[in-house]
Amino acid sequence: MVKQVDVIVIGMGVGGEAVAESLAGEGLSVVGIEGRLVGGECPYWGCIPSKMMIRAADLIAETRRVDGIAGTATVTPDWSPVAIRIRDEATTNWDDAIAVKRFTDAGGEFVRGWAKLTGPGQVEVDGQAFEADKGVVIGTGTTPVIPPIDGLADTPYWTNRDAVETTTVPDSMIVLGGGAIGLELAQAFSRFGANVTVVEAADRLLPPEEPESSALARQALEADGITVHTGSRAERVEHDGHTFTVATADGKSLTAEKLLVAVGRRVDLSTLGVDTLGLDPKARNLTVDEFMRAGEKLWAVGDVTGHGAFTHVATYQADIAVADILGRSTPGADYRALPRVTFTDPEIGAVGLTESQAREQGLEVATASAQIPSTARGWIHKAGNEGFIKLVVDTEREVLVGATSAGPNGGEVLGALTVAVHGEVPIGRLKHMIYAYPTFHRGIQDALRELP
Ligand SMILES: Cc1cc2nc3c(=O)[nH]c(=O)nc-3n(C[C@H](O)[C@H](O)[C@H](O)COP(=O)(O)OP(=O)(O)OC[C@H]3O[C@@H](n4cnc5c(N)ncnc54)[C@H](O)[C@@H]3O)c2cc1C
Ligand SMILES: NC(=O)c1ccc[n+]([C@@H]2O[C@H](COP(=O)([O-])OP(=O)(O)OC[C@H]3O[C@@H](n4cnc5c(N)ncnc54)[C@H](O)[C@@H]3O)[C@@H](O)[C@H]2O)c1
Repeated sequence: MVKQVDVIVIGMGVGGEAVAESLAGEGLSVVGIEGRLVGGECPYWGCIPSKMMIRAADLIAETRRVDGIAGTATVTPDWSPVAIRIRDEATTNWDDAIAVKRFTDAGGEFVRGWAKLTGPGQVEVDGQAFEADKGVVIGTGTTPVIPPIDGLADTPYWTNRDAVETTTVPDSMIVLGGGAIGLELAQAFSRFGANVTVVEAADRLLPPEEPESSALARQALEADGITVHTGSRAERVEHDGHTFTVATADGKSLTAEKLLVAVGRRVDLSTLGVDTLGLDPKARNLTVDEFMRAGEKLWAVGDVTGHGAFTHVATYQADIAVADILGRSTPGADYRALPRVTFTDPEIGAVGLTESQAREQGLEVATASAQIPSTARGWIHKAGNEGFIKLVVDTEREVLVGATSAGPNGGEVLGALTVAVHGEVPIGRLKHMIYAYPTFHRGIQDALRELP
């Protein structure tokens, strides 16, 4: 028998959970279907546990900066409080009972299983059939890319999930991929004593970001004792029962106890039944319009849409999809001021376009920057003050179209720059406002002074 409801949500990760809970709270009959854990990657294997690891690792690094500023300090790193915190506080031992209850308390119906579209508004999960009057929302996220490297598939390599679940720190670790996941986890494990090597195929770390960000990330990792190989592609992987050996195309042979694969994420539409709606199951993502509509009676939110694999994108899109489904007017999605922060120490935050992206778009571009150690607050801060602020200006419109804020609290300083890009605040207004002294964000004013 087919159960008739208002809305079906497939994938109750960050985006799907937000949509399902809001619509149920509005009194719609909503079925939420999740194959793993309600909440998705972010709370169980992503943002939250990784940031707990980073918070602990940063405390260790700060302690090491005491000498010469505040006396002397020694620190004995211990992973067990981190592992316990991830188990007890972040994930309740990877149990989603609280999240399921939150949804059902809001009036939703929860089904555990792997769902498939069978037609417009139609979904099947483990032999149960549902039909949605209003529509289906897809929030199925991504999975780690496992590249077709000779030998890799047969080895016990780690993904972010193993790294988050580990109760011990390996003696040594090779990290494949110098993106956000690779760098954040490389630095955290290194600060807890692992001997870490990062292997990045591109010629610099964090390739989509400013080259200055790549250089800073490399300098910070190397200062932590991490070995960084860029322009280096793994060609063959072996595991002898104890040790990984990675042979790279440029002739290196690297060995370590663990191998973390962090070379990106992929959307898999092949088993979702999107072909029943005339969509391509081999597509790289589900294409959505500005209101998150992906097809007939179909909306999509989060990583699956390909607009940036970030929790803040998933929740932003969820709000728009909810309004659209409810027939309420809402501004459509606008990604001009998309912020992202790599939570290394120093934090590397960026919003909008990089300089090269702005030039590729044909804009008349001017840039300006300030070095954090030369700002008043950076100079006071001393040890651990590395970083910079870079502004990317569209000189025709005299507004910021992008910016990078790297340094201590770089992600927080990014807030002001995000408002400036999003609000298209004229450069003249930014120049003639008051910046609290001596804050890190006052570095924005130092950079603005470089502009004519
Ligand atoms: C290590 C790591 C650190 C990260 N750190 C940050 C960070 O600091 N800040 C940030 O903004 N982002 C971060 N991210 C990214 C963030 O986790 C994702 O962008 C976010 O989880 C995307 O949400 P989503 O709802 O699109 O997908 P997901 O959270 O991936 O949820 C999708 C859900 O759908 C379920 N599902 C899939 N197919 C089906 C099906 N057919 N039927 C039923 N259920 C299905 C899955 O089981 C999953 O639970 C991090 C990611 C990782 C891996
Ligand atoms: N702080 C955050 O907001 C945060 C943290 C972690 C993850 N995320 C999200 O998750 C996404 C995925 O993270 P990620 O780090 O896995 O992907 P990524 O795409 O950001 O980085 C992957 C890196 O691996 C490199 N690479 C690809 N193939 C390779 C190979 N065979 N050998 C060596 N290097 C190779 C790429 O050049 C790239 O630099 C991010 O893009 C981001 O959207 C966000």
